[in-house]
Amino acid sequence: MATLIGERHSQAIWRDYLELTKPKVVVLMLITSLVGMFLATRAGVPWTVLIFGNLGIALCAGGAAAVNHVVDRRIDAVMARTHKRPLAEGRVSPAAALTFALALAVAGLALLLAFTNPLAAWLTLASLLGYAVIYTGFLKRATPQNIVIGGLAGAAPPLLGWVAVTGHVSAEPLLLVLIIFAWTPPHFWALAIHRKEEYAKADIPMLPVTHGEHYTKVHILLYTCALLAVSLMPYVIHMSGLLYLGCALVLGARFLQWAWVLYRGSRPHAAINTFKYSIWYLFLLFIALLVDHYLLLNL
Ligand code: HEM
Ligand SMILES: CC(C)=CCC/C(C)=C/CC/C(C)=C/COP(=O)(O)OP(=O)(O)O
Repeated sequence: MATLIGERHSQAIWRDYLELTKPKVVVLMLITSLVGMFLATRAGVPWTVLIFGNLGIALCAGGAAAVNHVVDRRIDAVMARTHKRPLAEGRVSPAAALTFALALAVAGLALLLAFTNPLAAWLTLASLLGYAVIYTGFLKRATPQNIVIGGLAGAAPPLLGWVAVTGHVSAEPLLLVLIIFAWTPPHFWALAIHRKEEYAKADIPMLPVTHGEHYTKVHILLYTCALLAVSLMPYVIHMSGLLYLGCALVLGARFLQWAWVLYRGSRPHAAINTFKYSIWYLFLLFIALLVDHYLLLNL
């Protein structure tokens, strides 16, 4: 009986630490870094870079997410969406979470230095600090443009993957970063409209709180148009072929339709549905990039 209770307890602790790393967000980031790696080369990606490079990026992203839980623990406790988080409820102490974050970041950087190259490691460190320190520590409470500027850190993984393989920055991965950069505002502001009251209660200056829902919906629409245009660029610069172009058009048209529905206020739950669609959009767009890449190679 005592061992059974002990096992449940250790499972609960394990789950709390996993939650600190925002695992679902990191998995989608890993898909984008994997695509960055595969698109970087016509030959195969060395398996050490594939495994340890992505593991390194994931550990650093998870470490940054754990710092976010520490810094935001008081506002997380105020919002319904986040009040059950391990630090908000006091199940994990700030000191333990920071130690965990530091261990993840050090392990991640060590893997990147050992199995990829210094540039990949330093760019990953810059993304980590961009999210954990610049966005979480300053921008989030300072300006409604917080997620636009902070979005750069979350958009970095395709570049990190590319650089892990090649050792240098080039135009193609920057285009992939630009796609995620343009995607972040519709992704987040749709959720922020849905959760507007909570952000107001926590005194966080998210765009729907500071400038109202109408203004935010107009900006979601504008960024979605920009996203659709930017998402066609891989075809324009001959980085991707017709399969990708077709997918980008179909996926982008659907995103634009959701943004329009949200703007018009013609359907209930449009904000949360736009948010959910944004995640499917990014996932499918990057899968399309990958499939297209291998089709082009085999033609
Ligand atoms: C500064 C940029 C970003 C902001 C402010 C942001 C914000 C958020 C927020 C607040 C949630 C939580 C929704 C919830 O708990 O119900 C969320 C969920 C999510 N985000 Fe983002 N996000 C950003 C960038 C990204 C990036 C770059 C990716 C992946 C490439 C991503 C992928 C996801 C995924 C997969 C979820 C769903 C997680 C779940 O269901 O637990 N986000 N985002
Ligand atoms: C090394 C590397 C690639 C770093 C990127 C790190 C990373 C996990 C970025 C995630 C972006 C994100 C989920 C922002 C939401 O934070 P929030 O505090 O506004 O949302 P919350 O209220 O759900 O915590």
